Amino acid sequence: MAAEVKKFTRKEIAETGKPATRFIIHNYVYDVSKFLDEHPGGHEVLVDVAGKDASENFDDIGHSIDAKELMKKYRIGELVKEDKNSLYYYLSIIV
Ligand code: HEM
Repeated sequence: MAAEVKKFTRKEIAETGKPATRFIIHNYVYDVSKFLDEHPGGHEVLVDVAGKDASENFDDIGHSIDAKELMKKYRIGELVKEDKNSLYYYLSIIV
């Protein structure tokens, strides 16, 4: 059986985003607390989006494939189905 993936609601992330620096990107939840000082874009931008859905912020930068690989290290779970953005949901099942 596949390992259980932890599920979060948007409300939970909004309430507990700080000080742990958790946010949502493309329906996945990340905790970048241990990445703040290493982020090439600086820690400030990450702290600013704590508790939020940072998908658009992340896409606007045009992050590299390497950055997308690196993200996996900080992924702690995903949103419950009801809270998923359907655009990213469909993309995740077709690509
Ligand atoms: C787990 C999430 C993230 C990871 C692993 C990550 C990783 C990286 C990496 C490796 C770079 C260097 C450039 C590249 O390879 O594309 C970068 C640059 C940058 N990132 Fe992130 N990033 C994350 C989230 C974010 C978020 C949420 C924002 C905005 C709110 C952001 C804003 C930036 C900015 C402004 C730069 C600098 C771009 C430049 O200097 O041209 N990043 N990030």
